[in-house]
Amino acid sequence: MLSFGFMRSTAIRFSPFIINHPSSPSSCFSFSPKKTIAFALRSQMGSFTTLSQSSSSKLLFRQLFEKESSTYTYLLADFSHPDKPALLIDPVDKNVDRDLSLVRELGLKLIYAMNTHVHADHITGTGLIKGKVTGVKSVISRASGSKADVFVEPGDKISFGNLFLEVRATPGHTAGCVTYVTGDGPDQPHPRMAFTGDALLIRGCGRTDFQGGSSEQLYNSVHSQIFTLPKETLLYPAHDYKGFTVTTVGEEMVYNPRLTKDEETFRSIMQNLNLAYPKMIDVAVPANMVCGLQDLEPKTN
Ligand SMILES: N[C@@H](CCC(=O)N[C@@H](CSS)C(=O)NCC(=O)O)C(=O)O
Repeated sequence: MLSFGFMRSTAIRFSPFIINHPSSPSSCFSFSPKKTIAFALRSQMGSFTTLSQSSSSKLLFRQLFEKESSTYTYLLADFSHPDKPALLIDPVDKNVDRDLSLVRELGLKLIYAMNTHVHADHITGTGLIKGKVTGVKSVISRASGSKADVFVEPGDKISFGNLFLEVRATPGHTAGCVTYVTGDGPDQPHPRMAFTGDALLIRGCGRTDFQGGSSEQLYNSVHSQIFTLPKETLLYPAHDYKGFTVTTVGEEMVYNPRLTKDEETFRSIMQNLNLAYPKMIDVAVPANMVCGLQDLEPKTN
């Protein structure tokens, strides 16, 4: 098991917060605070977030959207730590400037730019971010076969301040897909939050028809690594095509139209999706195998 600068504090507990996404007002939800001081922040991309903080709060969380590929990027930071260490999950090249200006505006110190997998529909922003912010490390699973500064494996912990993410292998959409789950413990966010990449989408799942995909793997990894999390765990996918923003383990175990079926039915559903290949696949996959820095790679001929 690998742990990156892992530290724990038992004195500080996660606080409740309220998120309101502009594309889906109905997705506004809250965690009942014990003792809250509410304040509001308006970010420059037009999304409005209200954050209620208690004296024990620490996680800053933002869900950011890239509309061409319907990709979600997630910003997480330990806001109680003096350095405000932060990480981005699944940044998109086109929105790197937006995301970094938010990081700057909030006074965060970005330490990791991470991917859940090698994306086929857009180019990752991790390479661009590394070129713009000194000291940021790119992170991806070792099983992805992609280049990065840090390769994670199942069971690894990625620390940012006193918070951490746990790595779970969720292959099937691609062989190297992982889900990043907030830590388990009294000083970690409650409910837990899982960033599922394309393994589990809201009322759906990632396709399994290219890049080493396998419906058998997807079915088994979601059931063993995501559906075993507490039912209230919040699930945040890398994409949504219908305007949804978040779901829970309990909700998907009941309402997911694919993953609630038996394995044979699931396989048949996946074989008959008949989705067109992502428009950018031929550009995106080679670029993402080198962290989105394809133009800087030395040419071999
Ligand atoms: N039309 C889009 C690609 C849409 C697509 O294939 N999405 C993937 C995730 S991105 S590789 C997927 O797994 N979809 C599952 C589903 O059920 O929609 C494009 O051209 O980029």
